[in-house]
Amino acid sequence: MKILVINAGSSSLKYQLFEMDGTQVLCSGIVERIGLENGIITHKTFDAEGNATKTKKELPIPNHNVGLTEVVGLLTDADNGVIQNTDDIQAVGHRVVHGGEFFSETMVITEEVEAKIKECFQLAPLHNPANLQGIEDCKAIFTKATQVAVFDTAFHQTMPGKAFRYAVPTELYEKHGVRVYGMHGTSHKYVSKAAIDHLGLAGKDSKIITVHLGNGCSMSAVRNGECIDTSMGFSPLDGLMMGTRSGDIDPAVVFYLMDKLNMKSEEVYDLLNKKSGMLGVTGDSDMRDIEDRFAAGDEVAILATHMYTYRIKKYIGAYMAALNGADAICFTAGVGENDHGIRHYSSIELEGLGIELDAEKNKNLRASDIEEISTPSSKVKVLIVPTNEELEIAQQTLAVLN
Ligand SMILES: Nc1ncnc2c1ncn2[C@@H]1O[C@H](COP(=O)(O)OP(=O)(O)O)[C@@H](O)[C@H]1O
Ligand SMILES: CC(=O)OP(=O)(O)O
Ligand SMILES: [Mg+2]
Repeated sequence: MKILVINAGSSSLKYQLFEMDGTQVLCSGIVERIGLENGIITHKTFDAEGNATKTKKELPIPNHNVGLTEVVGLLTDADNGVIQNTDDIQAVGHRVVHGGEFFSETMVITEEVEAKIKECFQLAPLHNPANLQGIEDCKAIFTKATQVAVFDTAFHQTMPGKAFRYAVPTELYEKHGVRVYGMHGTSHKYVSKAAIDHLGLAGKDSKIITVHLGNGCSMSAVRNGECIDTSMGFSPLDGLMMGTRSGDIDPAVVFYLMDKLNMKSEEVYDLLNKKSGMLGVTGDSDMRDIEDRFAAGDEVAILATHMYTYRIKKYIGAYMAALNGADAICFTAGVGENDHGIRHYSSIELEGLGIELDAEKNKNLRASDIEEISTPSSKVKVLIVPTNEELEIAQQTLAVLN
């Protein structure tokens, strides 16, 4: 069975096509810079041995619909395509960031499901509208396929009330859904499961801390495979410092900006979502640029790196308290898998908590699979666990179809 996975972000669209009789990847790719002048599509096809052939295309991609049409062109291309026509796809699995309290599991998409995704627009304005657009487009293109939604928030629905409630009047929760939801759940689930298997803890009491560091960043405390706490909150703005998002901030700052600087609520929202985080402090949002500046001794980049990693350390401490210890801390996603400097400053000087990083291993290991980067005597293992949200979505899509 061929399952296409679509991960529509605010300015990008990632995709993978799986032959799910096993879990063979037929092709994968990313459409970037949607809405800007110079869009980029990077497309990879794989042969049966997993060898990749890469093609790159630069063109304006004004919206997700144009992006998806380009992807369909690549999938069905007469010379290099991986399917003959769009009817070959039996299911499309969509990443949907916010499912509110409506969804704790993967759903076949119906009109009712779409209406609920729409109700969550305000909770994730950068993500949910793009996710729904992707669903609409795929319904029109892949007319024979079952459309399935996999929610970022679903994995976090196991959190207890003491973790997901805010200390605001109860009515705001009961009538307006004001609570912690958490995001990146598909990644936290995949990574914690992979770590549990790697450590031989399946079926045993296990305590895992997952650290997802991409453009958006979040951490989760996972007890026996279930999420008990997470750092993103009502929306993807909360918690860790990110590429362009502030993460945790005193809400009084919002009112100060509105009252003293006459900013409108949407301007403050934009400032905290798109102009803050690493970008706000350094002028750069891509960790590779900040890493280069750090290496050159740039004081601003050094400060920002310590701000970013100090907050990760504080969450490690908090989640070790929530879990009463930890078997492993798992770094994942673009930054977590690739940036040894960020991993270093996030996990050194934590010997008091039983965490001993092996600095050489951390620096030298390239993770294409799970790698241990703690010392043999470290009570808490430190791992690099490459995430695979698309595979997790494909597996969950297959499971609901069966
Ligand atoms: N080799 C690398 N070293 C440091 N950072 C990297 C490297 N490769 C990617 N990144 C970082 O990963 C981020 C993107 O991660 P990713 O998980 O793809 O994010 P998202 O899914 O949120 O778009 C980029 O912003 C970049 O800073
Ligand atoms: C929820 C979220 O922040 O997603 P991303 O990291 O893809 O922006
Ligand atoms: Mg991501």
